[in-house]
Amino acid sequence: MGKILDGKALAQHLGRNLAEETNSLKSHGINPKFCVINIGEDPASKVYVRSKRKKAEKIGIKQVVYQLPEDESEEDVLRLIDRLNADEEVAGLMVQLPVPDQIDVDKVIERIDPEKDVDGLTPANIGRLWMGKHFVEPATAAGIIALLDHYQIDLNGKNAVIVGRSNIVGKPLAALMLERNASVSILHSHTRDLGELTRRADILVSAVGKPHMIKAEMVKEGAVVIDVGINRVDGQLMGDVDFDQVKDKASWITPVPGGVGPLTVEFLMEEVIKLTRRQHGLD
Ligand SMILES: Nc1nc2c(c(=O)[nH]1)N[C@@H](CN(C=O)c1ccc(C(=O)N[C@@H](CCC(=O)O)C(=O)O)cc1)CN2
Repeated sequence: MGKILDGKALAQHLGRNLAEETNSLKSHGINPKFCVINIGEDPASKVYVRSKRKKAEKIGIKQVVYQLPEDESEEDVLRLIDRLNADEEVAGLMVQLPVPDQIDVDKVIERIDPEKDVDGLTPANIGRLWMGKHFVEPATAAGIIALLDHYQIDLNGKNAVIVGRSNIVGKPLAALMLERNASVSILHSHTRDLGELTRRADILVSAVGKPHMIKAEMVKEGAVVIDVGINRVDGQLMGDVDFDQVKDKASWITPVPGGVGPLTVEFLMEEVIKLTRRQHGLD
């Protein structure tokens, strides 16, 4: 069986360092604060917002959640973002995704001040990411890179294949992997012969949200397999990767739960601290 990439343990370890950094900021009169805007009643989003609150409390970051109704108008969301952009106490803000259909997600994200864009999803910050000149990184992508670094898995010259082209995972992860000199392919729903391409991967990442889509025959012997999928099926969490099949072929593999997910929360906190430091001219 492949060895486990334990995101939960790494997130706990990194969280302790971050708590020390937060304490040091507080001793200089700086209190990191960030805001989460959650629109609607998506049960998974509520779980994630709660886990961020817990993590923020542990680290000593102040988190304020704006829970808005399912039928909230786009205009009201934009007004709230304007208010938080202008609030000097707020170091970072994010809109929990997905948002209800009446809200244009691109318009709402674009309204966030790039200096407070804790998700790194504004057009300005995505541009900086692709230029290799970023000051903030999308949390899931940053977490995956940290996980590979922690287990000393080198990306240089490797074939990295990412299944999924979302703005929050697939695309930013491709940019960060390119920075580490991997040869990166992004596959998606229109890709022909998906299995043929995934079998070429030294590092295979799946971020599509299709339970157990990645089967053993799609994986090269000895590949590193990163599962970003969190699918709820009959009350159970399932990744995109059929773990029981793939574990014996992979050299390293992430579990679901306990793999990439906890690192997403951890790295959101890291980004809050980074933005706080930047706003106080500490970097
Ligand atoms: N604006 C954003 N929206 C969303 C993001 C994001 O980065 N920015 N990512 C996900 C949700 N997410 C954080 O927001 C998130 C996902 C997963 C986890 C996590 O800890 N997962 C656990 C399982 C927990 C469970 O579902 O019971 C695990 O994998 O072990 C935390 C946060 C989409 N939206």
